[in-house]
Amino acid sequence: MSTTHPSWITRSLQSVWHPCTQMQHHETMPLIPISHGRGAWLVDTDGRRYLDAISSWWVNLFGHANPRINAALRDQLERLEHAMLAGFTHEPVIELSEKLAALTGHELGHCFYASDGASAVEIALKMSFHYWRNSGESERREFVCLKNSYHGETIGALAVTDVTLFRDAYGPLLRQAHVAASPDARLAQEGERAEDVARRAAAELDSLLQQREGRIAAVIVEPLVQCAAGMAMHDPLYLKLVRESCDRHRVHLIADEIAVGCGRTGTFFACEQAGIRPDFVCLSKGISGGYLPLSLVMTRDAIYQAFYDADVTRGFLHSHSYTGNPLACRAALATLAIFEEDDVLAKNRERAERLTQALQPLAQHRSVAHFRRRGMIWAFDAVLDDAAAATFSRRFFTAALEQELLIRPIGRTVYLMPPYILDEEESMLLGTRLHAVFDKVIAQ
Ligand SMILES: C[S@@+](CC[C@H](N)C(=O)[O-])C[C@H]1O[C@@H](n2cnc3c(N)ncnc32)[C@H](O)[C@@H]1O
Ligand SMILES: Cc1ncc(COP(=O)(O)O)c(C=O)c1O
Ligand SMILES: C[C@H](N)C(=O)CCCCCC(=O)O
Repeated sequence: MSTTHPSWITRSLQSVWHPCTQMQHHETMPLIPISHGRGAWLVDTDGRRYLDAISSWWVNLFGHANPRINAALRDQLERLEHAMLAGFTHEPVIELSEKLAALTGHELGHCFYASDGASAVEIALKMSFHYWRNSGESERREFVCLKNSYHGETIGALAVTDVTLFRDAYGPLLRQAHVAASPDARLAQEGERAEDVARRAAAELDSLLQQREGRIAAVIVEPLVQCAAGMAMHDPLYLKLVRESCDRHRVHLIADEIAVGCGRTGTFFACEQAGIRPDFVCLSKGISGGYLPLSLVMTRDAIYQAFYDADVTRGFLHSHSYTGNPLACRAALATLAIFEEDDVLAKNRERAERLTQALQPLAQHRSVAHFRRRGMIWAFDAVLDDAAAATFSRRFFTAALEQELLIRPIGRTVYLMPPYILDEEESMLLGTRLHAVFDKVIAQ
């Protein structure tokens, strides 16, 4: 624990309610006072460094204190920190919207902005329902999510989330969604491949859409990787088959790319790997490079036109105070510029190969199961009895800090989602030390 700033820790525990945390755990778990960040490293007030191997909850792409993003924000600070987007506009939000539309081949556009991921999910759900209402099909008011889905912690997003840990306490507040089978490749039975699991799950979804013909507004999926479920990965074939089902049954497809978008799975949008375009895409986290809260929903022009009317009540009147914040948009523009100028997706293929090699000894560990990777996401499951699994993530998190690693397992799943900047030395350090941490914790 920090020796130079014990007061920060005491004051934080007295005045800050930390997220996704049972606060009593901090009676035994460290709370780390972070002084600053540089590149892939965070530094605490005692000068101890931590390699940010999960990009500070899946948001950081090009390192902490990135000079190019810093410069863009410094410039924007001298121009316009914020102006309301109702009745007004500004260059950063226009330029960002145009660039994002271009990344979808202009099939999706009209970006609607918010600040956090859950709000973008709420926007997509509301837009889908309201589209059907404006189109004379107001009986389409049901949603389908996947088993173990995660779409955020607000009441609407939680209603399409299927993680017991986050959902159960609020059950009485939530509208019931249909939960369809997950295409998680780990569900493959003897002799099956990931494609077989995908086909089986897609067939079950198609049956559900048939049973509820005319009642479903949208299906919402996390394409390729269900991250908060523990990095459950599925074959792109699933997305292709779901797109075909949604077309057959005239149901919207919402792709929640909040965690997997922005190159995380190897392509800018995860859906590209299935050769499909959803009806709505939700983006957040990495879109601002990990600097500022920014989320957005992109949709088809035909959907936008269904709200375009003289009647105000047919308009999409949703709003948030900081919609389209210029600082966050500038951070996002600088982030997109880095993708273009540094050929990031191609270089990530080399970075991914390097880290995968560094992880090979660990992948062969007798207590490691389902070692897997998609793009810049690595994960594996610890083979543990239930008693050990109950405290594994907390024990691992603490032991990793001692090895200068910020890693926060989900249940018994250890995963890496590092920034797109690790050099050879950092990759080797991460691979070697992660193995040492795993050996220590599995032996406890
Ligand atoms: C409930 S909070 C508690 C965090 C606090 N640092 C602690 O460990 O007490 C977050 C923990 O819940 C667990 N968790 C999060 N998502 C989960 C999921 N989908 N399934 C199982 N466990 C999950 C993770 O192990 C994570 O460390
Ligand atoms: C797939 C997905 N959707 C939505 C969210 C919610 O985003 P936020 O935490 O910014 O509300 C998350 C957060 O991890 C996520 O992984
Ligand atoms: C920040 C976002 N709302 C979020 O909770 C991430 C999903 C949960 C991850 C599991 C954990 O790290 O504890």
